[in-house]
Amino acid sequence: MPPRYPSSSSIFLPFLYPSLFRSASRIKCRSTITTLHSSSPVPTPSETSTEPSSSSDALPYSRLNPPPDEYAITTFADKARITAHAGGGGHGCISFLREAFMADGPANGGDGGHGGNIYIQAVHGEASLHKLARRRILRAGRGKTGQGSSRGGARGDDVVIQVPVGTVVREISRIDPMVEENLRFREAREKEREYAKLVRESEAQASDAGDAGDAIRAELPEPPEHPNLHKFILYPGISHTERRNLTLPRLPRRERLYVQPEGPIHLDLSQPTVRPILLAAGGIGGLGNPHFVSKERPRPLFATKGERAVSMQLELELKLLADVGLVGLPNAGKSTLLRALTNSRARVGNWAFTTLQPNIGTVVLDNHKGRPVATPKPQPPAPHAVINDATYGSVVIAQHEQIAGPGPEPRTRFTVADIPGLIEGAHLDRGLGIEFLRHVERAGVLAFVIDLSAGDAVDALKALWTEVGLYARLRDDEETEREIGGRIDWEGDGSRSPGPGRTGYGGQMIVADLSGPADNSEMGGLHIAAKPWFVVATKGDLPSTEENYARLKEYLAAVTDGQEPHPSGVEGAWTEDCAAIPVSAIHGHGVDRIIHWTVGLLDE
Ligand SMILES: Nc1nc2c(ncn2[C@@H]2O[C@H](COP(=O)(O)OP(=O)(O)OP(=O)(O)O)[C@@H](O)[C@H]2O)c(=O)[nH]1
Ligand SMILES: [Mg+2]
Repeated sequence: MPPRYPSSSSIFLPFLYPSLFRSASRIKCRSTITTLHSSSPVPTPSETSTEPSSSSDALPYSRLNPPPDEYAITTFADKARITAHAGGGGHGCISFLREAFMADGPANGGDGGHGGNIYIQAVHGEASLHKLARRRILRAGRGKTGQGSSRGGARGDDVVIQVPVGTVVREISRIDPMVEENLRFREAREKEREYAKLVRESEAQASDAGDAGDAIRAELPEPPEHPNLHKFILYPGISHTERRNLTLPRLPRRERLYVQPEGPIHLDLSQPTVRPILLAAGGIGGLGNPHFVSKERPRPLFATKGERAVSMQLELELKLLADVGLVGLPNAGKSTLLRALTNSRARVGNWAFTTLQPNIGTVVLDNHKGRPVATPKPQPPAPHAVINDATYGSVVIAQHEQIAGPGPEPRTRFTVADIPGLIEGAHLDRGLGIEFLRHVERAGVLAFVIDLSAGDAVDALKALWTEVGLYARLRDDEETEREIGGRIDWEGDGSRSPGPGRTGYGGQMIVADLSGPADNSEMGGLHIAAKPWFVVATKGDLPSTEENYARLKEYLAAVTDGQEPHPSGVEGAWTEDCAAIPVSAIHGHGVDRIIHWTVGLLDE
């Protein structure tokens, strides 16, 4: 396998010694720029994108051009695999009233408490799965055992797994004691039947044999245990003979307060869940000995055990729910743009892969006044209007004219996700891979951040769309595979009960009706390519970026007119109004245009 990161020290050193690197990078960066401008032709994005390419080192430090060590660390995990054990029920109690002058008091054993349940709830305020990823095993409380004097056991504590909104929960496997129990019961009944047959046969032989019949009867093996014996707790002082002669009653039918959801569970928690969703129900508590009192059995020497509970392995995957997803090559300026748009303190550095995990920022449109600010969708600037001055971005958002926003709830803010950079071949696990694209998969709008100073912008855009398209196709294939997997059932292993319309063959794979596969309209990555998108042409303050921008503009106009295909090559993709907005994020120029354009696309 190729190394995950380039081994060059220029990539690693900054992470280790940012301050040392800063001075070194200035020299290196300057020399790179000189070579780019003097000798070489326009380099391709893949050649230059991972190299420091901007002149940001020459600029004084500011919020938008921070030193490499000025950033906020957020602990983040977007995947977690956990095992959740619901609580078992507490055992019932065998006890009798003891009082002065009452030698044989009535049975008064309390019932066991029910086991705790496992729930899941999506809440705002949680942003990562790292706590769950670290904990790995979650256990709900066990029900307490019942006690004498008819005192019932306490209920086990429930566990509510709180996850961020946007988490997808998939059940991988489950151990359901009820299924095991049923199998065991069936086996025990089978043994009982065989024994009864044996007894009948030996009886017949014994009666034929006359006097020798007793010897035949004595040869009979020990009778099998009662099929439900393991569900009872017997009085500790019970003798072996008492135990053998014990006639256990039928177990009473119990009402279940919580019904265990059928597996496999698949939840897409894209909305906050007001009431927690039940994943695994706790076992019900055992019954105390008073439940088995009858005329024939006034002093029952047994109670029932608490039920064992379900445990399941779950896979959690977080897909951040941002309104806008920033997609770009490494070092394109995504994090700087996020800082310019929001109050984020994402790490910025003049090297590739500064960002190693997604950052989310919120763009506040109303300046925290609670009143929406919305402006009509602006036209993108003219092709020649490449920013080299402070024309753009000089308008403070809160100073805009306030007009009523669209819809019943006008937009006052939106969120932006900045993900690690993509490189060509990311789908082959180059760079940091395409794993992080899942965080922009659900974004309403995609913003392709393209460094105008790093080679041909059109090529860079096509390369990015190719990777996004490949990712989308991979996801579609995964989804189809999962769906087919969900229709296959291994019968005879006791893991699942046969569904309607399925016939059971011991240990055979049964594929349920596959005639109607998943909706084909989503095939071929359209679910991402159908999203509205635009290009943020950044680093417009650097020299010689005008022509690059003009070419990009021309290309996008051709895509909008239908003369050029969508850069991903996906048929039916969104090409309504493909715009390129030139910005200089490091100076905060052009940022308000992005905000207005995005609001327009989001509210479309
Ligand atoms: N001149 C100039 N430099 C910029 C601009 N935007 C970003 N930069 C510089 O470009 C370099 C990379 O910026 P980042 O924001 O870290 O880029 P990124 O796309 O987040 O990079 P990765 O996280 O590695 O993918 C930094 O040195 C920034 O200061 C800009 O508009 N103009
Ligand atoms: Mg970054």
